[in-house]
Amino acid sequence: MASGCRIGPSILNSDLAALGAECSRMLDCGADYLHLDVMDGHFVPNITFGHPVVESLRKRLGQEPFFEACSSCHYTVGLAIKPGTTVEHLAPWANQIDMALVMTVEPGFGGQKFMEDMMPKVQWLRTQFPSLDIEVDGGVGPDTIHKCAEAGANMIVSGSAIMKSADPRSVINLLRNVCSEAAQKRSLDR
Ligand SMILES: O=C(CO)[C@H](O)[C@H](O)COP(=O)(O)O
Ligand SMILES: [Fe+2]
Repeated sequence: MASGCRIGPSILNSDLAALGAECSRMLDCGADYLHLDVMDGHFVPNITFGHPVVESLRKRLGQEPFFEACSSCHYTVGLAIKPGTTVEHLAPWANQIDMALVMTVEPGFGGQKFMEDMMPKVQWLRTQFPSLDIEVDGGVGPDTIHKCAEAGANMIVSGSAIMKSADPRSVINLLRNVCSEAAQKRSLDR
């Protein structure tokens, strides 16, 4: 099985004027890693922040928090597919990467509707590559986590659902619990 269920809050919809504090708040609430959406206005229709901001966050938060996907290696490689890209495009690389990210919205903005029709991609990857870290990103929260978990995702990016909650810690715990239960069930079924 992939390396455990982990929750990475996306800080895209946080108070970007207080990004350092928002990241610390998420880590204090139990985030396993931080999902930083670097957008340059070319690949996606939005501009967020670039390497200098990520570097500043690293300085502020220290070496401990993961900004990437893997807990066991210094360099990690993830491949992401947008909704319009078929999973067959990613498949040839799946044995060489640390993580596959299946986007569950068109990348660009937080707060969009979860695309359930991306779940067959996750299911297929989980069946073919049982130990691959599979991440989902976009519209994931308490209402949609069951679909992601059942399909086989083990890395959960969640933005608005966590950021806008009055109790982010509970949301993070709920997402992790649902994901872990589904993973446990899968391993028993095998
Ligand atoms: O990559 C993204 C958008 O392109 C964000 O990570 C994603 O949308 C998370 O926010 P939300 O959970 O609100 O959808
Ligand atoms: Fe993202």
